[in-house]
Amino acid sequence: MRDGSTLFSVGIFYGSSTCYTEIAAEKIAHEIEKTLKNKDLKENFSVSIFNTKETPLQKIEEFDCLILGISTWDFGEIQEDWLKQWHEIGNLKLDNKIVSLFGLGDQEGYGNWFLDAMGLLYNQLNQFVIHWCGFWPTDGYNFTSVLPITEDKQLFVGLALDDDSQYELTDQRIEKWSEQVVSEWLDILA
Ligand SMILES: Cc1cc2nc3c(=O)[nH]c(=O)nc-3n(C[C@H](O)[C@H](O)[C@H](O)COP(=O)(O)O)c2cc1C
Repeated sequence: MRDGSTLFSVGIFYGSSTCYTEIAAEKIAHEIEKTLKNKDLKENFSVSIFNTKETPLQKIEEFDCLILGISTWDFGEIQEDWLKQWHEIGNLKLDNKIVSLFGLGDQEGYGNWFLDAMGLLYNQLNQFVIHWCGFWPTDGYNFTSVLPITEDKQLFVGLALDDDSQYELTDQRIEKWSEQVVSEWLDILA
């Protein structure tokens, strides 16, 4: 890390139509702060959270570490608040940002399009040089979409959450993923 007094900024940005992604974002903020506290690093990081409905996307340039949350709607479509600002993404300065994604979807109802918006966001951000963190195993999910996963199908490109079909797993997934993300940040920032 740069030195003991350096403050790293974490920005959590989400778009959410019926509050599921919003609630997940709040839980992630809580778990990230808990993990930082357990590692005695709370003073080295600031964690802020923003709804893309009311926040210009340009704001994401201000943060070292980004956690971006998006739900998928209407057979593989991007959540509406992200969609409204989608055209801005190419104009942002995001090279060298440390980015993790999380997505909300419904694998039982929309298995062919499960978490497609998270995959689309990943592809859109890959025009920049990004330090990706928070890839997540596909084990334990049942779906056929290809956009949110790596070529070998072993990993999602971010945390996969499904409050429609696997609500009972959400909290433990968030807890484990937040610990994973913090330890990946520390490796990159070392
Ligand atoms: C009409 C409708 C269409 C949906 N389409 C998809 C889809 O294509 N893929 C997917 O993974 N989930 C789909 N979902 C599930 C939502 O993504 C899921 O309920 C999510 O938790 C909503 O999050 P939000 O309230 O934060 O927007 C759909 C849900 C509804 C009601």
